[in-house]
Amino acid sequence: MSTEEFRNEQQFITGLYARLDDLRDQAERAVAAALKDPGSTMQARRDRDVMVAEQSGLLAAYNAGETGLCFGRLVFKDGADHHIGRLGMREDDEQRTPLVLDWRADVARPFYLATGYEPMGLSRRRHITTKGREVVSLHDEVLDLADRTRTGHESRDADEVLLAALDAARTGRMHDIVQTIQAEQDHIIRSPHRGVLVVEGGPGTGKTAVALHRAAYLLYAHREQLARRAVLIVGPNPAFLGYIGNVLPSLGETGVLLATPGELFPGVHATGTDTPRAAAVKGSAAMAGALAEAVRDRQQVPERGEPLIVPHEDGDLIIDWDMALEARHKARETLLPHNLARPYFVFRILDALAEQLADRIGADPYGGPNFLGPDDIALLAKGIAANPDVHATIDTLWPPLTPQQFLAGYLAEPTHLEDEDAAAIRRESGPWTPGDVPLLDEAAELLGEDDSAARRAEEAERLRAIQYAQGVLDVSYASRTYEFEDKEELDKDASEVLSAHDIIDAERFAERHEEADHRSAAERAAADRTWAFGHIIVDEAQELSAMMWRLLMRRSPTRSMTLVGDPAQTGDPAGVGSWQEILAPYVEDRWDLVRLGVNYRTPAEIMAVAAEVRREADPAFEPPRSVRSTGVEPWERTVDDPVKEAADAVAVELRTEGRLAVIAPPELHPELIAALPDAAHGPVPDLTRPVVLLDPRQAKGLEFDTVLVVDPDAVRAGATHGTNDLYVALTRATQRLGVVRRA
Ligand SMILES: Nc1ncnc2c1ncn2[C@@H]1O[C@H](COP(=O)(O)OP(=O)(O)OP(=O)(O)O)[C@@H](O)[C@H]1O
Repeated sequence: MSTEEFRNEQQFITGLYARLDDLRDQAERAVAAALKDPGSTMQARRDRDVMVAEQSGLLAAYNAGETGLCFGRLVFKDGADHHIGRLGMREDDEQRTPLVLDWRADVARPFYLATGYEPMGLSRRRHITTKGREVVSLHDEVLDLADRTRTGHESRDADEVLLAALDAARTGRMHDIVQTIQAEQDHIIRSPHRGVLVVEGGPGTGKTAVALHRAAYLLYAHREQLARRAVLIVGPNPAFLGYIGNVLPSLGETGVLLATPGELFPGVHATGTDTPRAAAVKGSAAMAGALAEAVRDRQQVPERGEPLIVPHEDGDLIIDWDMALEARHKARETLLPHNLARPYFVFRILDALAEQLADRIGADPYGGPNFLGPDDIALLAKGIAANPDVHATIDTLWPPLTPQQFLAGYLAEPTHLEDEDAAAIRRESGPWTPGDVPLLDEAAELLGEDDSAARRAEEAERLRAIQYAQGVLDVSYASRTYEFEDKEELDKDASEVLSAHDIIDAERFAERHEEADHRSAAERAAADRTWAFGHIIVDEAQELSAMMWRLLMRRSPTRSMTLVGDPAQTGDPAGVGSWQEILAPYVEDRWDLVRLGVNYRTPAEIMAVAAEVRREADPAFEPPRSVRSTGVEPWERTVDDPVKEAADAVAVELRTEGRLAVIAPPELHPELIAALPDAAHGPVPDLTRPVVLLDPRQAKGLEFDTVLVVDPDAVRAGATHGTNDLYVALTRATQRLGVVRRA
C-alpha cells in the first residue's frame, strides 16, 4: 500500500541506511589505517590495539544493523516521536541528534510494554517490517483513544506481527526477537536483579530467546564492566550452540563466550561419553569429597619401620615414618592446595636430612658438641638439595600433580566411593568425557597450579611495564612544568589542574595498559580456567550436575547469573532435580524465580499430544498455553518397519516448506542414515539442511517446521529420563508432527 505515510517511512529508512553506510565506512577506514601502521613505540602499538578492538566492535554492530535496522516507531501524546532499531544512531550534526534509538534504551520500553490500559504516554505504536532496505508493511496500533487521526495502516490484530514471525518457515538458525518481545519476556530481559535469576518455563516459552536478549541488554546497560569480564553462555551441546550462535551477533554483540559444559576446562576436549550410571556418579556432589580424600592419599609417608634409603656421597640418607609424618603435618598445616603445599614438605625433609647427616658425620664419639660449623652444615644441605635421587624419592611421597595426571590415576582406581559407584566410573584409558570436566576442575582447585615459573615471568613483564609507564608519566609531568614556567603559577594551579600524574601512579597505569591485551575478553576468558565472568547464562540449566554447578560457581564469584530451564525436560542422569537444591549451597535463598507461561513454538494440537506423555509421570501436568493453533492434527502410525515408514514420510513431508527433523533413538541411526542418504547427522549436524537426523538429546533446545519421532517406545525405555526425552522430542515442531511407532 503506497500511502504518503508509507513513502515517508521509506524515505526515513533510506536516510538511515545512508547514515549506516557512512558510519561503517568510517569504521572500516579507521581499522584499515590502524592495521597498516606498525606503531613505532609500545605505547603507539597499544593505542592502536585498543582502537582496532573498539572500531571492530562498532563495525560488527553496523554490519548487524544491515537487516532490520529499524523496526518500530513510537509517537507520544506529548509530540515526541522516536524510531526504534537494532542499534542506536545519531545524526552527524553538532547536537548529535538521535536518529534511531537502540531497542535496549529506556525510552524504547513502551514499544514492548504499552497497552490500551497502560499506554505509557504513547499515542501510537508502529511496527515497521522491512525486507533488505525496503519497507514492506506498517502496522499501527492506536493507544490513545482520543486520537482520531488515521494513517490507513491501523492493524486490526495486535498480534499480527508476532504471529507472522512464529509462522515463518525455520532456517536451522535461531533468530533474534527484538521486534516482537512480549511484555512478560521484556520484564525478564531488563530485570535489574543482580544475583541469580532463574527463568523457568515449558517448551517453546522463549527461555533461550529471553536469555540471549538478556545478555544483549546487560552488555548494553553495563557495557564497561561486562566488556572487560565477558559474558559466558553455557548450552547443552555443540549443535545447540551452532543454532543460537547468530542471535547475539545479529544484535551487534560479540563479547560473549559460548560453550558447552564439556568445554569449560581449557585445553581439554571431552570427546568421550559416559554410561548413564557413570555420568550420575561423576556428577554427584559426593565426588568432591572423594577427590579431596584421594588427593590426601597422594601425600604419603613410609611404612613404620620401613624407611626409604637414598644413597648419597656423604652417606645414606634415611627418610623414616617420623620425619615424613612431621613434614606432612607442617605442609598440611598451611592449608594450601597440594602442589603449593608441596615445597613446605620438600624443605622440611631436606632440612631434616641435612640434620641427620650432620649428626652422623660431625658427632663427637665422646659425647661433646658436633664438630661441624654452620658453614659445613650449609654445604651438606646444599649437596643433599642438589641430589636428584633425593628429589625422586620425595616425589614418591608427595608428587607434583597435574589435574589430568591425578584424575586419570583416580579413574583407573577410584577410591572413597561405594564399590558399585567405583566400578561404574573405573576406566584405564580413553578420551575425556563431559562428566570428567568438572572433576578436572575440582582437581585443579585441590591441587593448585604450580605456576611459579609463569608467575615469575609475569612479574618480570609487569615490572618492565611499570618502568615504561614511569617513563611516560615523567614525560607528561615534564611537559606540565614546561607549560607552567612560573613557579608561583605552578603552585597556584597545581591544585586545580589534574594531570595523569596526579590521578594514577605508574603501577596502575601499567595495569591499565595490560588490559589492552590483543585478545578480546571472551578469548582470554576461554583460555583461563580461573576467569571470573561478569555474568553467566546457563541454558537447559536443569541438565547440569552438582559437580558442574561447583565449576560454574567458581567462574562467577559475584554470583551474577541467569539460569533458564525446565525440570520436566531433564534428560541427563546427573541433572539436579530442583533449583533450591542447586542453589542453596551457594546463595541460600537469595535467588529469584520467574516463570514464562506461553508457548510460542508448538501449536496447541501438537502440545496436546506431548502433554499426554508428561501426564504419565505427572497426572496433574498442565502444559504452557500455545499461542497458536494451526488446525493441523499430528499423525501416528504403528508399523512393522518404522525406518521404511519414516523414509516414506520424509519424502512426503519434504514437499512442504522449511526444515524437517527425524528424531530417533541412537540405535536406529545406522539404518536411518542408510534410508535417508541426504539427511545431516552426526555429533554436530548441519541444521540448515532440509532434513536432519537427531537423537532426542541432540534435539534439546532446537526446533523445526516438521518433526518425525521414530520408535517413541524405544526413546522412553532407552534412558534414565526416557519420558522426558520423548517429551522434548515431541515439542520440537512449529507446524507438523508425525509419530512412527513400532508394532
Ligand atoms: N516474543 C517472541 N517473538 C517471536 N518469536 C518468539 C518470541 N518468543 C519466543 N519466540 C520463538 O519461539 C520459539 C521458542 O523459543 P525458545 O527456543 O527460546 O524457547 P525455549 O523456552 O527455550 O524452548 P525449549 O525449552 O523447548 O528449548 C523460537 O522460535 C523463538 O524465536
